[in-house]
Amino acid sequence: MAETQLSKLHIAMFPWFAAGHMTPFLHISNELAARGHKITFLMPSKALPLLQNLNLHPNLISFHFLTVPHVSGLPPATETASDIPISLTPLLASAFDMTRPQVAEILCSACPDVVFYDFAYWVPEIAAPLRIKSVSFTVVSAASIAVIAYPGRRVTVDDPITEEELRKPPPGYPSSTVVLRGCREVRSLLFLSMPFGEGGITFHERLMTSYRNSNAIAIRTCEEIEGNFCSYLAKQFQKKLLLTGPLMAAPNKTTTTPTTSCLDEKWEKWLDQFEPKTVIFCAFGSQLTLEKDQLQELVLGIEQTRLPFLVALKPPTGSNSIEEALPEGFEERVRERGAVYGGWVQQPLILNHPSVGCFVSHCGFGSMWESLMSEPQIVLIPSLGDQILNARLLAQELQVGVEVKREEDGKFTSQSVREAIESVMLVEAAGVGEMVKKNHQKWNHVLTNPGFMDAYIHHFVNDLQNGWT
Ligand SMILES: O=c1ccn([C@@H]2O[C@H](COP(=O)(O)OP(=O)(O)O[C@H]3O[C@H](CO)[C@@H](O)[C@H](O)[C@H]3O)[C@@H](O)[C@H]2O)c(=O)[nH]1
Repeated sequence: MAETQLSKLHIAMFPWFAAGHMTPFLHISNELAARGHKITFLMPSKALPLLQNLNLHPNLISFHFLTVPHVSGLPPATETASDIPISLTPLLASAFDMTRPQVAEILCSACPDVVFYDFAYWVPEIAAPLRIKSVSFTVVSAASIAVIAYPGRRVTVDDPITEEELRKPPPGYPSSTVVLRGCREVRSLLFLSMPFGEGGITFHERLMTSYRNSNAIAIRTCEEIEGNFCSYLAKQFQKKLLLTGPLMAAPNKTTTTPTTSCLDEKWEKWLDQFEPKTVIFCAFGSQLTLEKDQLQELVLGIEQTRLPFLVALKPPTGSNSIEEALPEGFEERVRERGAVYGGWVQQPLILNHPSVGCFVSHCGFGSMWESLMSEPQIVLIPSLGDQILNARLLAQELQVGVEVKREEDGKFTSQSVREAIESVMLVEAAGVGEMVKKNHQKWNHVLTNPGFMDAYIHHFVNDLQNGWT
């Protein structure tokens, strides 16, 4: 599709220091650079190994390293969310805020046309006097912002958001299925009232200020799947919404952007030994650490399906390695057909390996798109607030996957894991499995249709070039 012939843009990117944020910021950078726009990408140097292979246009995308100040309570040399347990992220947010003078200096000297940011709610204060437009780029679903979209409500430590408020979505919220249920799920959003960063600003206030003070809100989503939530947000914030589309390309299928690399030989060979669409792949993103008993229930449930599997998860709380936390005798029992790995694997490439037939996912937003845009059947075990809403979007609204049942106490059991996987993988359990497969294929076809992503990026760039009010 021909781009409007306007001058090329220079865009600065400043994502929160977490893989789930930096990665989609780099994906949009790649799409923009593929169309000739120049990118200045601000990040901590420790993120380089994660990002450098994903940079498909090093001639146009330049990385600028920020020094992450030490904050008392953080382990030495902490730079990204992957370096710490989730409980320490408010301290990392303080370190993130303390990079403000460095960010100001780079914006002042690089003088981009636009700056994209997410958690750095203070960016518009730096950018506006420099006549740089600010775009608040949301890398979580529109639904998960819509459910807390109270632009006028100042949530402070002294006036926290209550369970009562969270139990019902805001007036006019456009869905009755993409909602939180029960106390445990509602409580998963109480972190919104926690101080998150310098000056004791709460997480909710940080987000609302980000949206309020931006020139536009960009979201990594598409009308076809989240149109109702996007219209709702545009109305709530009285802002222009720019949609990037899903961004994550299934290898070799969707966009003009070339793909990154090949699957590691070790996993390629390991997966090659199994029949097509039989292997269960399980990964829970970059942040989530399970409790040891939940890790054990998970792997036992997977074992009970008798299918081959590859589980790639962080070691659980209190364990130095994932191996030491496995149930007794587990490794011997599954040696021939199961691999459990405590490190990082190339998830998008694994999902596209012909042997993989089922993806057991925490439904982080990145994984949500990757699951929709690949073929394996989808089984969901969400934990955090936005993951729960993403899972409802897939399991209830689109009906493309199944969610693992949890007990009253919020825990899942090996039995519930096994049942959910079998409901989509066993031929004899045809009902649900066939239904979600058909729906998934329909959406997969829409999202991976050649031109779908290109059309989104085309409109997105046009909006950036001439859509400002
Ligand atoms: O071994 C692994 C594990 C993950 N990934 C990739 O890492 C990304 C993970 O992103 P996501 O699925 O969004 O999960 P999180 O890292 O958990 O993401 C955080 O950020 C998301 C927003 O992007 C939120 O939706 C989540 O709740 C939050 O935990 C995905 O692209 C995965 O393909 C790998 O390549 N290899």
